[in-house]
Amino acid sequence: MGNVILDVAGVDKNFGGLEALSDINLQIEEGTVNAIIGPNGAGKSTLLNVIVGRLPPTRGHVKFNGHELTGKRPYEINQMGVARVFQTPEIFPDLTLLQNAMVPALAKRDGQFNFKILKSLYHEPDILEEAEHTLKDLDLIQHKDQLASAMSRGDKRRLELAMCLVQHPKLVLLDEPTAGMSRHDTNRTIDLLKNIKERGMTKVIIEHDMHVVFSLADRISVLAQGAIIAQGTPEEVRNDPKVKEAYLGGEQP
Ligand SMILES: Nc1ncnc2c1ncn2[C@@H]1O[C@H](COP(=O)(O)OP(=O)(O)OP(=O)(O)O)[C@@H](O)[C@H]1O
Repeated sequence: MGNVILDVAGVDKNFGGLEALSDINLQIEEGTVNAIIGPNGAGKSTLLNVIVGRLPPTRGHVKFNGHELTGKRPYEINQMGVARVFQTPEIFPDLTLLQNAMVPALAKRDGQFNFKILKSLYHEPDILEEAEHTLKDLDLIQHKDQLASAMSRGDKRRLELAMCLVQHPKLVLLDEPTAGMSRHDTNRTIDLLKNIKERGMTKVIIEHDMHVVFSLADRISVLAQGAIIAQGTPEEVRNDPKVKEAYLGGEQP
């Protein structure tokens, strides 16, 4: 295995009496695309929330490039180079696409974001250039002066991806990046994500759409009832009897 960029070791997460995550061990190699799949309620979102510091684990720890993430605040983790794209786009509806793309770049540079800075956005040539470049990459540049609220759902999701990539994270966590998209938009997003792979960014993707998972992932981890029941290449996971059983009656991977 190459350099382990993310190391999740012995993580448990309890909600009252419910054990949402149980002894999760996951090692993510730098530069790879990793999918986390599993039936509804398996603990996928909880795992992502633990990694990005939104939820403290009950036990265990998470390390990023050898540095402890456990106990750090979400913005500190973000500054270290970990970015997350949410299932529901977290964008600023009353700002233009260009302004939306500048906000995270400024936040990353300055450590925290102050809304007053929006007034001086256009006096930030480096940030402006960076934001335009990212919008171009994601095929959104033609809409740069439109309000985010006016965008289609697919465009909003791509904008959120832009807001993540403008920070040049080392590790991106994507929560169902194609949920609610048409097949056309899904395929376009797969292509965009493949492009990012070429740039060497490490990705962890939670995804229900097996077409997306098998198109993108180098490795797949299968969660069921809070535990990892299988890990491996797409081929290994596809043929694993435990995985077939976990999905019985549901979607076959
Ligand atoms: N904040 C919370 N408080 C209490 N229980 C929670 C909380 N968040 C999640 N859970 C429970 O933890 C379990 C795992 O939920 P989680 O959302 O992580 O699953 P998931 O695999 O992401 O599901 P889905 O595919 O439906 O999004 C579920 O039983 C859920 O009800």
